[in-house]
Amino acid sequence: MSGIDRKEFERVAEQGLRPANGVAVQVQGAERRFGERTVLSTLNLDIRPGEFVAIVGKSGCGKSTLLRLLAGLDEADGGALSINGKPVRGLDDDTRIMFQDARLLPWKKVVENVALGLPGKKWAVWEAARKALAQVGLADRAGEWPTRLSGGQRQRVALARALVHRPRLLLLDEPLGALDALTRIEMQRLIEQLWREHGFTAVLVTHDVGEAVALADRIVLIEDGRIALDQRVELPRPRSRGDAAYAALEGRVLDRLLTVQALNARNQVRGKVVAIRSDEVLSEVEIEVVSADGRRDSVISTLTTRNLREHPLEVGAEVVAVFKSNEVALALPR
Ligand SMILES: Nc1ncnc2c1ncn2[C@@H]1O[C@H](COP(=O)(O)OP(=O)(O)OP(=O)(O)O)[C@@H](O)[C@H]1O
Repeated sequence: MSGIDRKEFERVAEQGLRPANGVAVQVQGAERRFGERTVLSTLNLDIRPGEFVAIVGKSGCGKSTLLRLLAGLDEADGGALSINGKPVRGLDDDTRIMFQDARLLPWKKVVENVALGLPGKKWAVWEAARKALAQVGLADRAGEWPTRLSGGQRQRVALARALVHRPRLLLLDEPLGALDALTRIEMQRLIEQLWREHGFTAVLVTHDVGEAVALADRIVLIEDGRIALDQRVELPRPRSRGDAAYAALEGRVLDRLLTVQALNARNQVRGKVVAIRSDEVLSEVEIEVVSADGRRDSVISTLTTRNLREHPLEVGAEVVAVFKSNEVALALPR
């Protein structure tokens, strides 16, 4: 069995242990504009049933916009979005979304918040709501007012409120963003455990690359309205943050995110690598640039040798040199 086949085999075997509740998500050439501003442009994304995908990217790149399109809360200006082959048109019963703020109704008890909108006989609805609360570890808080709960507990209630509808697609818009570090890790474990038990497809928007590595099968980076990186996370679960492979992957995605941010600076030129000098720690890349008036010049970008190994360059390669106040950053042209 080849390396790739073995990994695919393991992935399927791992999925085989989970209920097959998740839906397939397909985004083809999605576009979203707000006035003059194009936020998403010809964005393509395929998500397999039951997959856990994390979406990262700099602030304002369109992560929440994509989630809102998937949730049917907003409409694309172009392209197509479908769930299990059916075009997304408005809210879908199989899809639930969770936000940074739990959005509980303060005048309703915890259990009533969870039961809200659930069809069926009253006793069955309450039974289902209590069961969902038990799954998030809050069975004993069912009769409380939401204001009596901590931020983490309120997010657990929000999670129970989503789960009670047995979603096949769970959209998570930075749901742990306002929590302290320990509660955050606890919640990440809970989300992972529930994802494994329920088998839904999960799409998580997060600013925390560590969180993306902890939870996702794939990390997708959005830049300039498109997907700039689609990184598979092959680490076994549950994942340990102390692990070297975990840290290396987190570093790689962060490096890419920072490069993308550098690329968004205005003062950038294209050039050709003419020399590379490296030692153990640092590398100098000399780039020849041709200015608008035809003048040839060379600039030197200093980067870590580790970074260079991860994004290998050769003499003769075309690169984009980004000038900042006191340094030149490098990126590959698109
Ligand atoms: N309803 C709207 N009307 C006008 N502009 C909007 C609207 N919704 C989003 N935008 C703009 O679209 C861009 C992307 O917003 P979005 O919330 O998707 O970004 P994001 O990547 O989720 O950002 P953050 O990480 O800061 O939450 C922003 O510039 C935002 O101002």
